[in-house]
Amino acid sequence: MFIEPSIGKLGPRGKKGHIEVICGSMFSGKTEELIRRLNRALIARQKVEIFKPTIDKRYHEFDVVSHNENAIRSTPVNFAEDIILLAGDCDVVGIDEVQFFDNRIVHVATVLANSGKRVILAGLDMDFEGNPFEPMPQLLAIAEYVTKVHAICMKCGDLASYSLRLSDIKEKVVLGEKEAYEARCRKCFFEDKK
Ligand SMILES: Nc1ncnc2c1ncn2[C@@H]1O[C@H](COP(=O)(O)OP(=O)(O)O)[C@@H](O)[C@H]1O
Ligand SMILES: Cc1cn([C@H]2C[C@H](O)[C@@H](COP(=O)(O)O)O2)c(=O)[nH]c1=O
Ligand SMILES: [Zn+2]
Repeated sequence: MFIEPSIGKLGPRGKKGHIEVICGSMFSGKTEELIRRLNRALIARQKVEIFKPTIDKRYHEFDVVSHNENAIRSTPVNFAEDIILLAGDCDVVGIDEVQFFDNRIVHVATVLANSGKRVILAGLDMDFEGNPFEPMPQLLAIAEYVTKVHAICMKCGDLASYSLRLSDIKEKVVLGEKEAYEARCRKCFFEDKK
């Protein structure tokens, strides 16, 4: 389990920000882990702001919701830059489904962390073809703390790092849940990938 390096303690030279990334396949618990960290920050009476890209309205327009229906209030944004303004003077910024932002999210995360905020980003590290999902590679590179979580392979029960798309659609962005994707281990993913 991820242990917070500190919960908002002021160092000798003031507040020091940092970036945490939670990555993995679909159903691996990224959103649950994000919600867990944000709830703990709220318990510590920190000011928390949560964002998600407008595109992701699968469960709820304003909540970040996990597959097992844990939820936390969030602000949907169209562009990564919106987050800088909307974050205001908060201590902690959480962002879910970060793979749906363009590469400007890398700059945004850097600006927020450099201004003293704890920035927690959650998203897919690979797309349905098993290729890195931009901008996640850049975010992984600039993060101080990286957590890769795993789902359970729906074919063999092993740990899963891949998201198998069940249809033949080739566009990169296709929203969906269990009807459209299955978590798979490496072997079972490459056996059945279309
Ligand atoms: N194949 C699977 N492996 C693990 N958990 C699964 C699977 N399918 C459904 N789940 C459920 O999904 C939850 C994780 O959901 P969530 O945090 O939204 O994942 P992610 O954000 O990574 O897609 C698990 O706690 C479990 O209840
Ligand atoms: C692999 C893959 C996924 N998507 C979509 C499908 C879902 O709507 C989200 C991922 O949600 P989760 O919280 O991680 O379960 O992304 C996509 O558009 N393209 C892909 O290649
Ligand atoms: Zn498998």
